[in-house]
Amino acid sequence: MLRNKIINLTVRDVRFPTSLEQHGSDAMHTDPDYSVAYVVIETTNAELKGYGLTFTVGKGTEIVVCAVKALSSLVVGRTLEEIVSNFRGFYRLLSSDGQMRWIGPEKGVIQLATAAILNAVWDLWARAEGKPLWKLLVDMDPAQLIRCIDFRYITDALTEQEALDILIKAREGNQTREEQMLREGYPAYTTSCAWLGYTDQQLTQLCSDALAQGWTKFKVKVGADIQDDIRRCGLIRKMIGPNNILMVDANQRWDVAEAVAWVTSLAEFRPLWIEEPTCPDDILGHAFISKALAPIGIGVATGEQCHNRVMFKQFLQASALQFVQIDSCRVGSVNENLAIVLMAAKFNVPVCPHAGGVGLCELVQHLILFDYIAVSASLHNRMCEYVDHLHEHFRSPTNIRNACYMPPTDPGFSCEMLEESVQKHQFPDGEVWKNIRKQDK
Ligand SMILES: C[C@H](O)[C@@H](O)CC(=O)C(=O)O
Ligand SMILES: [Mg+2]
Repeated sequence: MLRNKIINLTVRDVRFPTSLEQHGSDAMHTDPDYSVAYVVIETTNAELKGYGLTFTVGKGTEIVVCAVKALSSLVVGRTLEEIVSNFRGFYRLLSSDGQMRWIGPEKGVIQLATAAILNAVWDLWARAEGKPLWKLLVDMDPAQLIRCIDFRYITDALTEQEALDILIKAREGNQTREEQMLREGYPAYTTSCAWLGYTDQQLTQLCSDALAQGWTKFKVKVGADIQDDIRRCGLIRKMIGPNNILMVDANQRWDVAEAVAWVTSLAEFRPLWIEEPTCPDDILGHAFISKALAPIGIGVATGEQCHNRVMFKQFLQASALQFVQIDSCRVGSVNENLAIVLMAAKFNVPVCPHAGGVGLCELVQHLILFDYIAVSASLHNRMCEYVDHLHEHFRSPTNIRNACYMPPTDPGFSCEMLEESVQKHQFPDGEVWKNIRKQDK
């Protein structure tokens, strides 16, 4: 199976008009249309394809599509075996192409494009092996896993030997943890009750539905107006009671001092964390906020716009975050996320993945299952985000039971979308977008 040659790569711009109902809205992204650059890799075996995606919020997806096309010649013509037998080399080839790295490197649009392509390659590999991606990773020999990671720029924080030691140590009890996951699933929290554009009435209804479904952990969008935040957090805290968990997310809205003051005034609602309080690149700013909020028991979470392993390294070195939010589509796919979860394990910081977007829940569940079974071996202070939107467009949608992600069983990385959905939502000529334009006239 691995000898199959990649003969074609297609990429499409697929957008869902979520802004119409304010799903996904926050203090900076007030009208997101959840979208993907959707990649399909074809091989010499007509039965074997790889599906991948990266997440965007509408406009600009066409630029990511262009970047994927620009990188595609590095993939087409290779066999899967050639790629995975030197995955570190292939990762570096994509991320460090002598000309294209100038428009990154390893950040921005080119990094999103790299993620989409590599996600498709990992999907292809898992399908070729007949396993869901998390299982492919869990069963992999630690030395082979290490060979998928590019350690350039992070050895001052994590050496190859240290990473290997972490994986070998975590082998103890891994079978029991895998069985536990298959039985109980991985704990999740919901963001779907409290997007910023929702009315109080929506908030109340959605929160009461979520409580009835067994959710115990809730994230509330904040950051635009302090009085609104106090009212909304008060409302949610009252509904969920003193023992359930509340988090708040400002999506980079504030300056550093403003963040400290604003979050202090929300302290009475006892949020576990403040997410993205300021510019995602401001590592020392996050360190300052972390230090200031520690005495009132509020941690800092970030990562959904942290563009590579080097940034995460510095966040960890500077004690600038207390929760690492990996994202399956922001950095260089599984390869780079492996480096990030291993660094988090070394620094003993919990990983709580970001999944607020289309497809992100489907993908990141594989990574967090791997983290628990094969790296961290802990559920303390850990949970994976869940948003209740657009799962119906995926061939193998997430399966949530008792507010936990049940491990996927279909082979692959759960990236494949239904062809009918892709065609309907393709931008700008899919039926959904044509109808929207007609109504706008
Ligand atoms: C624009 C996205 O919906 C963003 O608000 C998601 C996010 O910050 C989260 O889920 O966390
Ligand atoms: Mg967020």
